[in-house]
Amino acid sequence: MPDLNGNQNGKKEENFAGKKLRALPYELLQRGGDAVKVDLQRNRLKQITGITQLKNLTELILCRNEFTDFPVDIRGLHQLEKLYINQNTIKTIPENVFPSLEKLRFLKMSTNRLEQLPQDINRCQHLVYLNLSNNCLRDLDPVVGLSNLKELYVERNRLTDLPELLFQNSSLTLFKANGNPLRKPPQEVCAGGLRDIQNYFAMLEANAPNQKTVKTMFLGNSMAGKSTLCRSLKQGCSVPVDVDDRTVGIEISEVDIEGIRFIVWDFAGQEEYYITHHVFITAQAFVILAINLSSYNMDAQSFTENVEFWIKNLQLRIPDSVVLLVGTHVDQCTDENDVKEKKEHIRDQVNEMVKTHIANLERSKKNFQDKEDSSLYYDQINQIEKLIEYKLKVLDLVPIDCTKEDDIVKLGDHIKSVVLNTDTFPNIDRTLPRSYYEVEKDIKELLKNGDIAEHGIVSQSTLLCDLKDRHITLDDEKLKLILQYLHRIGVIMWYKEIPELAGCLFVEPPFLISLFKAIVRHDLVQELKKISSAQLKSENALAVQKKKWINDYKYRASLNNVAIRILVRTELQKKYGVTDDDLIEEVVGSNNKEGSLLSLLKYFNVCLSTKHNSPLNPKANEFCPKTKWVASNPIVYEPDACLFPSYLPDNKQVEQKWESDDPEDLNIHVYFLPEIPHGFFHRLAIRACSLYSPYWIGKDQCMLCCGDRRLLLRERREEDQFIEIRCKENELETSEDIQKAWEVIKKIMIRLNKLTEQWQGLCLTVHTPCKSSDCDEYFEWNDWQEWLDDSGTGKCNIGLEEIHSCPNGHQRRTELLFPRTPDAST
Ligand SMILES: Nc1nc2c(ncn2[C@@H]2O[C@H](COP(=O)(O)OP(=O)(O)OP(=O)(O)O)[C@@H](O)[C@H]2O)c(=O)[nH]1
Repeated sequence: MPDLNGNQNGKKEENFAGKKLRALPYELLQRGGDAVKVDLQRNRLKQITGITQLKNLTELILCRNEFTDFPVDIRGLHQLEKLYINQNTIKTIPENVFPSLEKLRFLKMSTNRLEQLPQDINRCQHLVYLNLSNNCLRDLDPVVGLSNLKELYVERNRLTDLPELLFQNSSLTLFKANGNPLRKPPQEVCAGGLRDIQNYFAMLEANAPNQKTVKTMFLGNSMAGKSTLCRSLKQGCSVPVDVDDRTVGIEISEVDIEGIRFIVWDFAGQEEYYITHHVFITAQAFVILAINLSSYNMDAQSFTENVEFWIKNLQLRIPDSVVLLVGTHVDQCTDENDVKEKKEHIRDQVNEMVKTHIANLERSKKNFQDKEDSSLYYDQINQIEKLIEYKLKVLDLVPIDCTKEDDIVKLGDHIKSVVLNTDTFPNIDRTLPRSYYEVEKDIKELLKNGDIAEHGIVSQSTLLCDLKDRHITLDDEKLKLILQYLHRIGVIMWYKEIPELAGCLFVEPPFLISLFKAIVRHDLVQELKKISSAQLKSENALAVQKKKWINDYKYRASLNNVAIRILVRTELQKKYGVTDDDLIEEVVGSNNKEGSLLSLLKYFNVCLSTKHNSPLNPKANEFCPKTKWVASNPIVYEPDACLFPSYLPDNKQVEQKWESDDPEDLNIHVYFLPEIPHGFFHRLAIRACSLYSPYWIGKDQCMLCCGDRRLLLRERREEDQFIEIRCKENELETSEDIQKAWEVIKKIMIRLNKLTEQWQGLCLTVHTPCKSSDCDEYFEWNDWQEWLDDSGTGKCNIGLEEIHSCPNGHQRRTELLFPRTPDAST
């Protein structure tokens, strides 16, 4: 049991967190000789003179202070086992510190400004955990030789090459290196984890070639000329694209231009498809944004629709991408002057837009810095600084006539020079073992020879057998990791993480995309109307049902599964001539089994299975933290309908069920900077609703039930954009009720946080608004991420006091504003 000073098991712990200290407090130095743990986080320390008096210290917490230099006094703490010095601004660490820390097992130095590590860090032979994420490191060599190291985090640094020796005979069990401009091994290999990295190095030949690879995406509105550009550039001459042959979904192909490999994605312009795009968009991309100049009016609306929408989305998703603007249809513009004026208009507007974006970020950063206790906001400031650093590059517009061969050739040359410019593309090289290229080539051959059917769906075991025949040196594990790599770069698709699809590969991705397009499309109502009586009969459906499907889709955004089956079956037969019943059933599903296509759409949070007319289930199991929760509707496939929330017209149903807000509801606001990404809310709603089964979704609101507790998610797109999460006040009588409600909110927040990982250009902050009516004040909640991280060492410190007052003096019980942490309740 802890005593009054919070001391556990007779060990002395000193807590000086959040006291605005600039030096170690006298009383600590006076009586601290016995202290084994000292918590000094969230202060203003720049140095810790005198710390060596705490000779018995085993754990020291110095995170969120103002250190710019590593406090070398730590050298004298020979018993130190755990050191937290994350969230400071330390640039360098001198030599001769770590050899003295012989017992150090745990070192957290993430979120600093470290450019290099001292060579002697590898003398800390007891180190088991090392976190160096969010720094500016270019080299990990000093870490080689830490033979007991189990967990190593180096995310978001500047690493290009990882030392092979780090992975040989090491004890590492966890290694995370996301967000580095990696070339050897490429990011897509690292994403697979330690075994993949080890296998990569094992396969890598001494003279393995470097290959220049650029992921190229054609974006732009419908009819802008993307497909024409894409196909013409591939063939080096003008290729006309018939209007009926427009891209629906995404086309993927590959071009080799003078040794540079372009993996090309031609996205359809219709906004409906945008919801599926997230699957394919990855970091460091080259984007060709096509703008139809002939229909471009030099006004705000035209700019917003044709340019701003796309650039804003890129800023959120891939903030380090390079965008080349290509103005098409110049032959249909009035004259050269018209083209010139439009080009200048777009350039000026883009410059303005980029400037405003940076200015907004700078303003938010200053807001945090000006706060009285700015060290509390270290995470937010750091994140904003990263966003400011990104600087999406928008290159000058190239006007062309896609029907003219000359223009196409010139554009091709221009693209080459852009890509080869190392200032614009510093990291396009990647080093791969030869077998990676060979396996990719073999798959293409298998397809070409007809060993794999034209639609490209093949079982994992068949493909592995075929590939093993060709590569006797590669075992299953190595082949699988190559296949996963090919999935990550988008050449094939293998959704290993979806249990029903783990055994199935799609080696012809456009096929899969064309299936997506059969149901996720802007003209779906027309497609439903086209369903013939023969098609209805084949599914034992009646014409009256067809009418209902159309109305349900129009007014409730729900699409009956039978209709889905008919649409997809038609697509399979029409486009690919597929008549194989087993395959069709596998893709479209049957009355009692979900097809692979629906599994995919659900996985991408595009839709959600619904039992159409199911009422609120009063018997829904209550969700209790830390106990196994069983869904009240057992998870069986219910062959009824799918809800596509992005097509929902209003919030009527949700509003009816929720009734009204009460100021005393538990209520938090998650702010999105610079804005809530397009489609984010519905994807979050789908994720939340798959957790809690009775739910209602609307245009920008969603209500779900957990036991008899009602929760509301609401998107607010006012000047500041945020998502509100509320829990009804009248369902919160006891502290236990309140705590349980926080646990449900936590589950949703974990999903929200995970979803934001797909948007690198986002910064989130969380507030709890003051509950008194007419009060605009709010409580900032800066350690919400630590609350979400169960394994984290940080606690939700905010809940330590019983009562909180807003700056206007309105008081509330803390548990109604923030969750109480276990610490706070002891
Ligand atoms: N005259 C002229 N026609 C063009 C030009 N560029 C494209 N087109 C035509 O415009 C039409 C639309 O072009 P696409 O390449 O299909 O446009 P897209 O952007 O791929 O359109 P979606 O598939 O709807 O996204 C086609 O008929 C093209 O032949 C151009 O520069 N001049």
